[in-house]
Amino acid sequence: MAALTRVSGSVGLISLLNPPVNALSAAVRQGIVDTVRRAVSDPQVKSVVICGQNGVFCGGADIKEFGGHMSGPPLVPIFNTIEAADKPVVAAIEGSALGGGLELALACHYRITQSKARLGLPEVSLGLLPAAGGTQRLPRLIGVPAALDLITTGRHLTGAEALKLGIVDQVTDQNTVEAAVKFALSIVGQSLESRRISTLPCPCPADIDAFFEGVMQRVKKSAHGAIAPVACVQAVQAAATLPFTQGMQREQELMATLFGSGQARALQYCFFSQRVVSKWSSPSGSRWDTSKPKPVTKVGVIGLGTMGRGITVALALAGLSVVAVETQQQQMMAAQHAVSGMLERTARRRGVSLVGDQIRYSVELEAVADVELVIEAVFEDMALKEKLFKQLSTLCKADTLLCSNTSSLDIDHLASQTHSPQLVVGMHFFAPAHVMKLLEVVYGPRSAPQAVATAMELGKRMGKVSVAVGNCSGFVGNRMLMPYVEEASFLVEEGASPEIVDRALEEFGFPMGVFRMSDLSGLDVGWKVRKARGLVEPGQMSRVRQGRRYSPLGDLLCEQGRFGQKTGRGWYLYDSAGSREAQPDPWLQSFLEEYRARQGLVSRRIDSQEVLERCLYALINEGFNILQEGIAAGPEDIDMIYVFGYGFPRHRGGPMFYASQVGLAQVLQRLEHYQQLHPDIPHLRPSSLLRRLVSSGSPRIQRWREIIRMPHSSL
Ligand SMILES: CC(C)(COP(=O)(O)OP(=O)(O)OC[C@H]1O[C@@H](n2cnc3c(N)ncnc32)[C@H](O)[C@@H]1OP(=O)(O)O)[C@@H](O)C(=O)NCCC(=O)NCCSC(=O)/C=C/CCCCCCCCCCCCC(=O)O
Repeated sequence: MAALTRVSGSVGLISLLNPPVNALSAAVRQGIVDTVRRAVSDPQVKSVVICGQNGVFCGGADIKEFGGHMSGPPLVPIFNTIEAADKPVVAAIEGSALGGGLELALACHYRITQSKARLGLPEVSLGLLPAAGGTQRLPRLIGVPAALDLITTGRHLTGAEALKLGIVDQVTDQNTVEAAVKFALSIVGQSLESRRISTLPCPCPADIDAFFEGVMQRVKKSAHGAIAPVACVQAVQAAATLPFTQGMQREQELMATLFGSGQARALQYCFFSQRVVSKWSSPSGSRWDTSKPKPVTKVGVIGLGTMGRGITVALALAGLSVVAVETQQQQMMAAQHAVSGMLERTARRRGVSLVGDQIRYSVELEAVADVELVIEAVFEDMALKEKLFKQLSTLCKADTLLCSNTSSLDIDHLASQTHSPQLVVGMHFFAPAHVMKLLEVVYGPRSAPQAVATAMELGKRMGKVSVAVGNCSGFVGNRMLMPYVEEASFLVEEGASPEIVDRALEEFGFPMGVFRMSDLSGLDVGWKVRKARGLVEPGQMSRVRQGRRYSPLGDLLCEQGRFGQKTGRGWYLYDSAGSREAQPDPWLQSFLEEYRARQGLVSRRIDSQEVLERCLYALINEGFNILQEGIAAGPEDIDMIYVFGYGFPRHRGGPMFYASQVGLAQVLQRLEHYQQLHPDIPHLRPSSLLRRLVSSGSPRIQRWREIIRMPHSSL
């Protein structure tokens, strides 16, 4: 799994051979041990270059090995041997040097990289830390603050950025291995003393204790309960305060606490799930590997409200030509101004040149006549969308894909308004559309495989995590959100305050609880949806609607003009309209007391366990219904939707993974308990798939797809 050849007379070239990313599997590690030993002992070899096969240096430790029994030689002694070699060793970095891959490069005496290569220590995003010396060598090489930034965020650098930081010695746009071999020839005989990073002092900020205290506070705040970032800070602190050998010991101890943790399992599940969802399939049998996307260069966006503007920006940033249509002249001018601002800010942040010139604005719908794909982003009004799809079907080219950004309306119904229903799919973006990573691609029963493949591919080009889902009210994300939000309101009726509910969810790891989120997005959004569903009865307090329990609290607040942050009051009070600082509102407290009294509800103490169980298990239960109906192909699809679109803490793996960790039998038992107490809440009735999984012995989440597909009796 590693090969040694001699090139240019005296350079030992070691190639890692483990496609696709040359991960450091047991066989590769053994290969490195063997080839390094041979190269070092061969008198004809004067210097060594390490590279990876097929244009990729090394994607790091083999993550697949982490789940099982680890065997083979460990990395730390291998890297120490490389660093201690008395012949110069040069890393030739192409493609990626990530995690253990970069740690391997740091053990080498010199590093030469392709300018576009990606370098980084992303272990934190897998719930780990760079435990093959990364936390000890990187701070010694580039200083504590820069190393902390890379290790606690896991962000990738380009080769050019790595040069600026001093991680690499040379960047090349030519053949990297050839450049490294040439370099290796030129340094034979030079002293290696200053090239062994472990022997260097660690450049530290002046008041080191105060510095680390500040860093720890910041990291804990943004970690939302994740433990790996905290351990990363502790490991770097060891580099700053201890000799190398003791620092390495501390690194190993900290790694041991992370390695078997539930958070590491959840984050590694997320890594693989992100890749699983790109390999989509639908119940009709169409699949990612048999459906070829149609090439798309020019896209029309219709409706330039908040969503349309974000979508336009995201398309332009992905290098596509955009025809942006808004029929209201004034709204068009405002949108043009806003889009330019968003592009300017993004270009500045990314350090790239502006990309606005490929956007053409128009007030005429006919402007999209020659595009290959249209994304409709007008108001959530079925009549308006029906009319638009009819028009588009006539004026666009016969093979133009017509996509809707609707967040809940029936894609199949929209398709039925067109001449070619097979060319219609949903592309449900999340606000702000140029920032949020999630895209739900919604296929209807008539959507052609090519239409789904094209929307998935376009999402990928836009840097999104695209998840293909079936058509139902709310699709996957918003459908599951309904029971979650409803449970929160029921808990407030029963005695909780918005603060109690939000605190429990935020301690669980959500960046925002349900009520703060509702205040941010606007209470009127849900009000409109409930009105459209015929649930709102103005001025009425009845708590049973359409035959099931209903909480009119949100409607009553909207009737008072309390729409959340934008009006300065909602579930919380704000200093002024638009302010973000949520304060408990004494008015709301009295309002709730009066409401409960009028409803004959006796307020009771509600603890965070009940909040979590009722909100999360209701959401998870709907997830099982969605899986059972085939709306999502597997639990990974649901989990990625929730992690990338709804702020579900990544270190918990997503709702379905979380359920698997809690134990399916436990989730079932608690749902049964709550359903007995609240028989008028249908979403607490356990899903039959959940029951089926429990009676199949609660298999590992990776096996759920098999059980879902198994024929079963509905009895
Ligand atoms: C950027 C990439 C490298 C490439 O991206 P792209 O080209 O888009 O390709 P992908 O689709 O992402 O990937 C292609 C396929 O390759 C698979 N893949 C990728 N990387 C890995 C990997 N590292 N391991 C395994 N497989 C990998 C991927 O799944 C795809 O497969 P498929 O086609 O879908 O089947 C990109 O892939 C990427 O970013 N990769 C991950 C990079 C990364 O995160 N690297 C860090 C890995 S962790 C690490 O390196 C840690 C090092 C520290 C030392 C570890 C020591 C461990 C043992 C210590 C034990 C101590 C505990 C003691 C406990 C006790 O005492 O009990």
